[in-house]
Amino acid sequence: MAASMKGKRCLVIGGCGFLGRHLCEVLLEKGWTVQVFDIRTTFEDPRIKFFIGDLCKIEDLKPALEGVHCVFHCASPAPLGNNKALFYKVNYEGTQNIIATCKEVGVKRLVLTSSASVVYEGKGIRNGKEDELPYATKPLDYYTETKILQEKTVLAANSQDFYTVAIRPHGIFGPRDLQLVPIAVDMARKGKMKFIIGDGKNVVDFTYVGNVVHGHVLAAEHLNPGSPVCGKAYHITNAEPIFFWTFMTRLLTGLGYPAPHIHLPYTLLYILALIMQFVAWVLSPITIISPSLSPMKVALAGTDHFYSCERAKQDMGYKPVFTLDQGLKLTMESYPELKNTEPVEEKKSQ
Ligand SMILES: NC(=O)C1=CN([C@@H]2O[C@H](COP(=O)(O)OP(=O)(O)OC[C@H]3O[C@@H](n4cnc5c(N)ncnc54)[C@H](OP(=O)(O)O)[C@@H]3O)[C@@H](O)[C@H]2O)C=CC1
Ligand SMILES: CC(C)CCC[C@@H](C)[C@H]1CC[C@H]2C3=C(CC[C@]12C)[C@@]1(C)CCC(=O)C[C@@H]1CC3
Repeated sequence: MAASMKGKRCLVIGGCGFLGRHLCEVLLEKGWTVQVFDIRTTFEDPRIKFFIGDLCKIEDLKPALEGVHCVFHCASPAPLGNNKALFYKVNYEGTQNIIATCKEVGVKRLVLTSSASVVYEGKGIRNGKEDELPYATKPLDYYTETKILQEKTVLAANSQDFYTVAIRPHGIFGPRDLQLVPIAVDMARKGKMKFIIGDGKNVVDFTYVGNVVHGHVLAAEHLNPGSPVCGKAYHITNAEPIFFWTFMTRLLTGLGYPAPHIHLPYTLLYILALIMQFVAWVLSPITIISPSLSPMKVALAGTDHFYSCERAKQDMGYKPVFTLDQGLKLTMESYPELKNTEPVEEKKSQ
């Protein structure tokens, strides 16, 4: 049964990031009292109390967690990075700190932003359900490896007097994202988005940020003793699977860039990405190289990965509140600076 949260105090850890800030906006609209904990501030809002600190430090977390009804944990280092030690410290040890501090100060509810990628290891997933998919045993990157450790830790901490839930979004896009749209546009500007990896028919989920926020709010409202959501993970997507390359084409052409049109074999690119990853690793003591193709990116761009939201529908009444069309429109309108103003050459698909 969903509880009213009007006037309840929550803490959004990572609230200055892309998802966290959207979450704060909706929580405020719904009447919550919102506090933010983040390593930096990116915006100001007189309705929000900001705590600046590092979640790896219990002494930083403690004052922010005092008197809080529910914690939303959506902080993480940027997923496409390659710093194993940082991922481990922030995503795994930092989350252990959050749990320990919650227990110490008497916070009873924790909503974790996990990721659908915790079950993805490069092999196709079609309409994947939470109870049918095991955690990836060979995750493709350190980010995923530590998101698995993080989710397991949070769900295992669920108990009679501490209620936890994990939301697993997939491919989040929307205004102010610094990843999906800006990276795709940067690649397009460098001429690297002419290529389609594989046959272009791989079906995936992309999720508008407003739907991810909606999933988090529902989870918090249902996180009460005896509720089926306690101790469980939930896929949250737009529930509108789409060809990866159709989505990219809509995004890029909508912003004035040419559509990807030259097909390259998946296996060739995957091997190339493995070689580049190896070279970057060998040279890492001397210099830091970030290849634009990683095995994870190639796999995400060339395989199926879409998930069922049935469990979230059953247990918390989840239904997307924005369609893919609405999300794409809102997203493209929000990035005037990413629009291409150069004339675009017409290309035939190959
Ligand atoms: N974007 C996506 O497609 C998906 C994201 N997710 C998950 O959603 C969550 C939010 O992602 P998103 O909003 O895109 O990420 P952002 O990077 O925009 O936001 C994360 C915020 O956490 C902050 N942060 C990082 N380390 C610490 C720390 N040690 N202490 C306090 N704050 C810290 C970041 O600061 P700084 O920027 O300075 O590092 C940033 O402000 C993450 O948990 C991510 O794993 C899940 C599925 C898909
Ligand atoms: C190889 C190129 C064609 C890829 C360009 C687009 C990518 C920048 C994005 C497409 C799918 C995205 C995605 C993520 C990051 C950005 C993309 C790779 C995540 C890895 C972010 C963190 C997660 O938890 C899972 C996401 C899956 C989709």
